[in-house]
This record gives sequence, structure tokens and C-alpha cells, in this order.
Amino acid sequence: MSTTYEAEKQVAIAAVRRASALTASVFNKLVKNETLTKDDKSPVTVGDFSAQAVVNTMLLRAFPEDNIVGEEDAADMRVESGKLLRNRIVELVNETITAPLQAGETEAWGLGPDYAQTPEQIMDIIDRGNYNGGSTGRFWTLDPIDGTKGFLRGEQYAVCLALIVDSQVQLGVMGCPNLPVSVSNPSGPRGCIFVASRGQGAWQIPLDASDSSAPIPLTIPTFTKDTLNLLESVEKAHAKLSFNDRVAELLGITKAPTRMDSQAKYCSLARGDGGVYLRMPVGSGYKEKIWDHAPGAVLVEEAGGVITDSRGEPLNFGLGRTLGENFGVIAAGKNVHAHVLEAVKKAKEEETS
Ligand SMILES: Nc1ncnc2c1ncn2[C@@H]1O[C@H](COP(=O)(O)O)[C@@H](OP(=O)(O)O)[C@H]1O
Ligand SMILES: [Mg+2]
Repeated sequence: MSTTYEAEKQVAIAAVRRASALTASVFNKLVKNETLTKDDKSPVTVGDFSAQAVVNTMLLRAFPEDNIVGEEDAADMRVESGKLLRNRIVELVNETITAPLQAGETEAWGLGPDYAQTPEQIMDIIDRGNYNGGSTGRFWTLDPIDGTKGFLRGEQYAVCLALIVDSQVQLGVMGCPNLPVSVSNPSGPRGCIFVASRGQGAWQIPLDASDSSAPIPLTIPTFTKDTLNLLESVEKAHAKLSFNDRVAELLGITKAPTRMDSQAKYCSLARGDGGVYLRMPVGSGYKEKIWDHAPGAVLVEEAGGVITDSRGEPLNFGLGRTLGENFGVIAAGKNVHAHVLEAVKKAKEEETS
């Protein structure tokens, strides 16, 4: 049966929109003790937990049978020392879900003044992100704040949500509160949502629900050697940037790379802000997480691009919470991807010779 997942798309956009607004308002008020360091040494804030609660609430109200692979869990909120954190998250989540309905929203998604939740309910709803994924069936994957380090620096981050059915990403929605609306006006207004639906296309829409501007269809433009540039991570621990420099040299790229946190890189690629997103693994141990790539992958494909891992293999979203043996990422327009892959192989050979 073919479906366009229209109902899912509407809920996903509304959920990402509410969660994005929450994160943007949290940023200006973050205080001491509202950021924790996780076991893997990465930061997590009250914004991450609260955004996951809001998105999970809306998804599970609309689709009670669905499962969610979410980045966060509520363990840090359940302990006695997590009381302040818990109180703040409960406040933020209830403030967000009880806010008046906006255009296109419905009470059936658990929104509006009557839907405040208890702390217990909020911790339980965050923990509904504990699904392990897999190759069959349908589930969502959520990164409530992708690029938490960028978020904390006041730079790029994204609220990222995707629907995966039988290992294929069918829908991707990303909210980028700090990304300029227009490529040609980088210092102009900020905040956009990117939407991709398998077989239907990719679009940029306003982050602000009251902005009725039409969706902008996205197609990766054609690049030449002189206009091409790389999109890459800010964090040196996440991607091997010196390798990127060599690949750029082999490709004859003269433009400087654009460094930005999060899946805003996929959004930038889809609308032509940069021609290649290259993410080379730093060591051999790290397994990429599905929530860090699922919405970006469908966005790039629907904008006419190609995405593989750093060896040219397709990304497999049916292996569980990680991408398993898919190390790194190469995403680019159709006419560019093969050249980048070739340059990556050559640069690897140089390293080992
Ligand atoms: N050693 C590593 N290699 C690759 N990615 C890593 C990593 N350690 C953390 N990450 C991931 O990189 C993501 C940010 O990507 P980017 O570098 O493109 O901004 C993080 O998402 P979160 O910020 O949601 O934790 C995290 O999941
Ligand atoms: Mg992430």
C-alpha cells in the first residue's frame, strides 16, 4: 500500500514547531544546573528533555500505537538530586503544551489549557523514547536538540524527527530556530522548518505558525568546482576535519568549508548553501545514531541528492538505535557525490600508503 503519510506530516510539523519554540525560549534563560554531562561526555539541557516530552506527547496522542527511538531518557530526573531539573522541565513542558492552539493544531494532539501533565506523566512520556528500532514495522526517531553544543554556543542546532517504516525513512521534519530564512540574507530573519516526504519532495516552511508564506520547494543546485564547498561539523571530536581538507584539495575546491553544528548541515545542502556534507569518522569506535541522520537523509534524497556512508554504502536505518557499520556520511547532489566518493577513497589510500 502506498501512502503519503499526510496526517503524520501535519503532527510532526506541529510537534517540531512547538518544541523548537520551547528550545529557543529556554536558550535565553538557561541557568546553572540546567545542563548535565551524560556518560558519553556530551551535554544535555532542560531544553533537550522538555522538547522530547513535547514531541512524544503529541505523537503518542495522535498515534497511540507508535514507538519512538528518542535520544534522551528521564533517568536523571527520577533521582533525588534531579529535583530542580525535574521541576524546571515540568514547568517548560506544561507551558508549551497548554499554550493556545495555533492554525492547523487540534486538541486531539494533547494540546491546550486542559492538558497539563504531572511530573510522573512527563517522565514516563520522555521514557517512551526507549524503543530499540529494527528492520520491520513503523517507528519515529527523535533528536530533541541535535547539536546541543551548538545550541549552548547560540549557534546552529535542530529539533529533528523522522518516521521510519520497514527500515526506510518516509518522513523527515527538522526545526532550525537559528538558521537564516534566506540564503541570500544571512543576517536577516532566522528560523525555518525543513520537511521531506518520500516520493513527494522537500520544502522549507516558516518556523512561525502565524507566518503564512508558501512552502519553498527545495532542489540541490548544480555546482562547479568553483562554487562547490564543504559543509562540516564544528566539533573536531565528531568528524575528521583534516581529512576533509585533503578531499577538498583533491576535488580542486577553493571555497572555504562552512562549519556548522547539527543536521542544519543537511538543510543547508538541500537548499544549496553548500555542495557537500562530508563527515569522516575520527576513530573506529563511534557508531552514528539513527536520529542524527534519518530526517537529513530523506531531505537530501527528496531534494535530488545522494547520501551514503563514508565508504559509499547506503545508510541502514533498520539495525536498531545506531547505523551499525555505516561509518561517517557523504551527502551531495547527484552530479557531485561520485566525485567526492572517489576523492575520499584516494585520500584514504594516501593515509595508508
Ligand atoms: N565521536 C563522535 N563521532 C561522531 N558523532 C558524534 C560523536 N560524538 C557525538 N556525536 C554526535 O554528533 C552530533 C552532533 O553532530 P555535529 O557534529 O554534526 O554537530 C551529536 O548530537 P547531539 O548534539 O544531539 O548529542 C552526537 O550525537
Ligand atoms: Mg544529535
